[in-house]
Amino acid sequence: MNTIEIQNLSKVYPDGTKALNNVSFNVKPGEAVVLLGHNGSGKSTLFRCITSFEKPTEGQIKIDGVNITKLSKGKLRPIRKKVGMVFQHFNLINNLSVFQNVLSGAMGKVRFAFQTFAPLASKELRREAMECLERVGLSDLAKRRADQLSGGQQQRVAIARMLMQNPQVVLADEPIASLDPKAGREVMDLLWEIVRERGLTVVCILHQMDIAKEYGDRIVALKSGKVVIDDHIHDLNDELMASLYEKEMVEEEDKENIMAAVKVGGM
Ligand SMILES: Nc1ncnc2c1ncn2[C@@H]1O[C@H](COP(=O)(O)OP(=O)(O)OP(=O)(O)O)[C@@H](O)[C@H]1O
Repeated sequence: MNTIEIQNLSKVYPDGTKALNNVSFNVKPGEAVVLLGHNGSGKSTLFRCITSFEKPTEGQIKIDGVNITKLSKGKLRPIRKKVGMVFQHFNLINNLSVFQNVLSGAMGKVRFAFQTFAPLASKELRREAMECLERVGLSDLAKRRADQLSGGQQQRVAIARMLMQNPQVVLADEPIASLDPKAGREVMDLLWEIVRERGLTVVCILHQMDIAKEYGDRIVALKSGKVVIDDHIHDLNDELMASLYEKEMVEEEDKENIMAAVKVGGM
């Protein structure tokens, strides 16, 4: 299964900001959907709703047919186990080893958290963690502290940690936004190789349109909290795509003009 169904989702924050407005789209098993939109369009709010860090005001999110919006923490746990996450800032534990970070991905598989602590973890889990590290090409660095790796390497460790979870669904929030273009591409290639070989369902927030077109099966784009594009990669309308970031470009120009005026004014 591994479907994600978003139905009529709206989110109004307590201060009245309407971040999502009747958002609906489905992600089929094994499909990779890239979520695009300019700053403030609602991508992170949607991501936080899908990952249950935020409760929507209205609507449903179904993962594998289960509506997660109304579930208690206990009932959410088995669903969360199926969902692997990759974040912009890697979210590793910096002062622990690469190996320990990967092992911590097995948290959902054990009864007590201490069973993922390297000296106490089972032989089987330790072997799995090494295999995950091998898959991302970092087994040589298993003993290194996480904060002594490059950004690209840290993101690969985060991917290995996610693999340790055996997820069926991957949610990635700007996974390459903190990386230089070369490292970013390497991480996208690796992540996509892995999700394709395992047939995982993906929702990935990206900012770069060219990368989105290259990797996604479908693009869903938000503008002011509404879905304005939901098209297969081969059916994209270039004009509509270009209009997505118009506001951002105008805002950037406005900022530059203001800065220039401030300089001329000698402030
Ligand atoms: N906790 C919050 N309380 C009130 N308003 C919020 C909150 N979080 C986000 N918003 C607002 O909701 C809207 C959508 O924000 P969101 O962060 O989801 O957009 P985004 O597309 O992820 O932007 P970015 O690309 O800059 O991360 C924005 O107007 C934002 O200011």
